[in-house]
Amino acid sequence: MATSSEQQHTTKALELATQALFLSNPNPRVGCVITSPDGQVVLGQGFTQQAGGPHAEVMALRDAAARGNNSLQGATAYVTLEPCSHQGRTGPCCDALIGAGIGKVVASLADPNPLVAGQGFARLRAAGVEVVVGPGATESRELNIGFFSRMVRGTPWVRMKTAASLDGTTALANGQSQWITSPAARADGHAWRARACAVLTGIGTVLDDDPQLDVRDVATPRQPHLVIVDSQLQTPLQARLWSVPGRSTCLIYTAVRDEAKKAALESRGATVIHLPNAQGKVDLGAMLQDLGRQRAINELHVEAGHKLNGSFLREGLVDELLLYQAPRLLGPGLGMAQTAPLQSLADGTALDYISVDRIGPDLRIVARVQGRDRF
Ligand SMILES: NC(=O)C1=CN([C@@H]2O[C@H](COP(=O)(O)OP(=O)(O)OC[C@H]3O[C@@H](n4cnc5c(N)ncnc54)[C@H](OP(=O)(O)O)[C@@H]3O)[C@@H](O)[C@H]2O)C=CC1
Ligand SMILES: Nc1c(N[C@@H]2O[C@H](COP(=O)(O)O)[C@@H](O)[C@H]2O)[nH]c(=O)[nH]c1=O
Repeated sequence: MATSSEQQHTTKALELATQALFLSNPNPRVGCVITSPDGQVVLGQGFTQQAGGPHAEVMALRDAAARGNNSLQGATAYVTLEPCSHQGRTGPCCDALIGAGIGKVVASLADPNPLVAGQGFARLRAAGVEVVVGPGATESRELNIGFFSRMVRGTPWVRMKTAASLDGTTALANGQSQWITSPAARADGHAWRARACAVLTGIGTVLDDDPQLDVRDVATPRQPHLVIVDSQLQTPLQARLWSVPGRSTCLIYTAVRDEAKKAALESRGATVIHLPNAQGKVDLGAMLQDLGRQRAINELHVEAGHKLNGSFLREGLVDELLLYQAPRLLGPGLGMAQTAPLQSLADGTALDYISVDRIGPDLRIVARVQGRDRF
């Protein structure tokens, strides 16, 4: 049972971790608070920086030094994930904490990476540091659901976003869809793009909308990667998606081997990956494995049309829905997802509502496919 002081410092560490939401990908969002041994004084605090930059613990140690708190002997570090014990792009945080004289570490969770899980705690304990694990575990895992998904399942957390009228239409039969939802809801959608490692769409949407699929309506330190599902390599060489400042990576998954088209797209900076399925389309399951294992994608933000959405749902690849609903009826048109008619109500996809919010005049619903977060 955490004391109220432990809870207070853990809450603060979680708040700090949230500040890494758009920043630390593909590293986890972690916060750290260092207090005096009696918990009365906060000596330093920090959160994970961009990949390759300092982790939360190092930021908190630096903050303590900047505040003139040079002796941390016996101090307590509250950290929302197990401190690392391995040499990655930065040095091991455990060694930094031990070297600074930290006497106790209160960590929310063990690192989900099976290659390193528990090693940080073992190293701290071996150096005589008291380790408590647990406070803030649920919140920290939720904040890092994509990182946990990639580490445990090997695939990203798949969040499918759609913007529809109240009667579920995402585009008119003639393809018109801009705009169904309000500027406020679209800006909110950009914030969800910003927290994802990658935004994914289908070639149908690329050809119909000439979209940018970047983050423009909220401030962000980095652009998510773009992923296009394009069996026949029809992505145009002239399109708005190529001129997004700061976007480093465009991955195009295809079902054809066409070296000329591939070279042309690669000359625009794309990486073309050949992953066909038996129907001559892109193998979406294999693509998710590739995105998780080879490209370090934690959260995948799917913003596609009804055909690709239908395939994702039919194949059971969706974890969460992010649905914006405008207070408007549009009648028949393209729905959220093209799926085959069911024979029984029991065959429907069961969801849990996570949140329902009003964004400007629209509704935002976050719903989770039942059982998908149990990994
Ligand atoms: N309101 C909203 O939230 C949104 C609306 N839209 C609207 O949707 C419309 C476009 O919809 P749609 O044509 O369905 O576009 P999609 O973005 O769903 O792309 C569909 C295409 O993806 C390709 N594809 C490759 N592999 C697969 C696979 N395994 N399963 C399914 N498709 C695959 C197919 O083309 P190929 O075989 O050539 O590769 C298919 O035609 C536009 O009008 C757009 O404005 C789009 C996004 C969001
Ligand atoms: N029509 C529609 C959306 N459509 C989505 O936004 C994409 C355009 O993105 P961008 O080019 O970056 O502005 C488009 O291709 C489709 O995926 N989104 C919404 O929030 N509300 C809307 O009403």
